[in-house]
Amino acid sequence: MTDSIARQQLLYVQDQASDDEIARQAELYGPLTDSVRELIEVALLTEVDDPEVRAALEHIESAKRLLRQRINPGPYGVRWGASGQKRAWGNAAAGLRNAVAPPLIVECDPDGRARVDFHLGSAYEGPAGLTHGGVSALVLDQVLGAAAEAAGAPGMTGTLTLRYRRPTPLGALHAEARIDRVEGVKTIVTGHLSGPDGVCVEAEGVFILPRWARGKDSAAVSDPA
Ligand SMILES: CCCCCCCC(=O)SCCNC(=O)CCNC(=O)[C@H](O)C(C)(C)COP(=O)(O)OP(=O)(O)OC[C@H]1O[C@@H](n2cnc3c(N)ncnc32)[C@H](O)[C@@H]1OP(=O)(O)O
Repeated sequence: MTDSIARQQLLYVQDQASDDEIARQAELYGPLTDSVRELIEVALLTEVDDPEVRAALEHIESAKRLLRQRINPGPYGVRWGASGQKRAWGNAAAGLRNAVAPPLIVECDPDGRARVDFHLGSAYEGPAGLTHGGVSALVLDQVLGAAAEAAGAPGMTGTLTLRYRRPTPLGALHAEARIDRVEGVKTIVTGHLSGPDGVCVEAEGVFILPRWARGKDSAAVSDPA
C-alpha cells in the first residue's frame, strides 16, 4: 500500500458520535458555514466605500483568530457515528462544514437514482453571468457518485465524461443521475444538469471501488467516496 493510500484511509473514521451529538454539531456549524458562504458572495459583490471594506476585513480577521484557537489540522475526512450515520462534512460539493460547497443536498433512492435542486450564486461564475464548466463537473461528479453509493455500488470517479450542450446559467438549477449498469467493480452512471431552458450538461461516469477497498467489510473502507 502506498503512503498516500494509507494517509487517505486514516481519514475514514468511525468516531462513534451519537445521533444527538451529530445533530448538535449540525445545528452549531451549519449556520456558521451558511454565513461564510454568504460572506463570500458579499465580499465579491460589495460596493461600499474603502473604510467600510477595511473595517469588514478587521472583523473577519478577528473571527478567524477566534476560530483558530482550537483547530483540526485537516482535512476533515469522512466520519461515521455510532448508528452508521455518515458525515462527509468537508466535501467540496456537499459538505455541511464547507462554505465552498453550493451545497448540494442530494436525495437518493436505493435503486440508484439521485436528484438535487440547488442554487449557484455569483461565486460560481465562469463565462460572464454563467456557471463555470468546472463547477458543473463538480456537481455532476457528486450527483452521479451519490447514485452509485445509494445503490450499494460506491466508488471513486475513474472517468467522468461531460457534454456541455447549452450554457448553464447561475441561479436555480437541477441535477439528476441514475445507475446505467454495474460491471464488476465498475458502476456506470448517467445524468444531467439542467436550468430553466432545459438540459445544459450531460454526463456519464465510471465509478470504481478501488483495489484497496475491495474485499473489506468495514464501512470505513468499502465506501471510499
Ligand atoms: C456520495 C459521494 C459521491 C462522491 C463523488 C465524488 C467522487 C470523487 O470525486 S473521487 C475523486 C476523483 N477520483 C480519483 O481520485 C480516482 C483516482 N484513481 C484511482 O484511485 C484509481 O485509478 C481507480 C480507483 C479509479 C482505479 O484503480 P484500481 O482499483 O487499481 O483499478 P484496477 O484494479 O486497475 O481496475 C479495475 C477496473 O476498472 C477499470 N479502470 C481502471 N481505471 C479506470 C478509469 N480511470 N476509468 C475507467 N475504468 C478504469 C479497469 O480497466 C478494470 O476494469 P475491468 O474490471 O473491466 O478489468
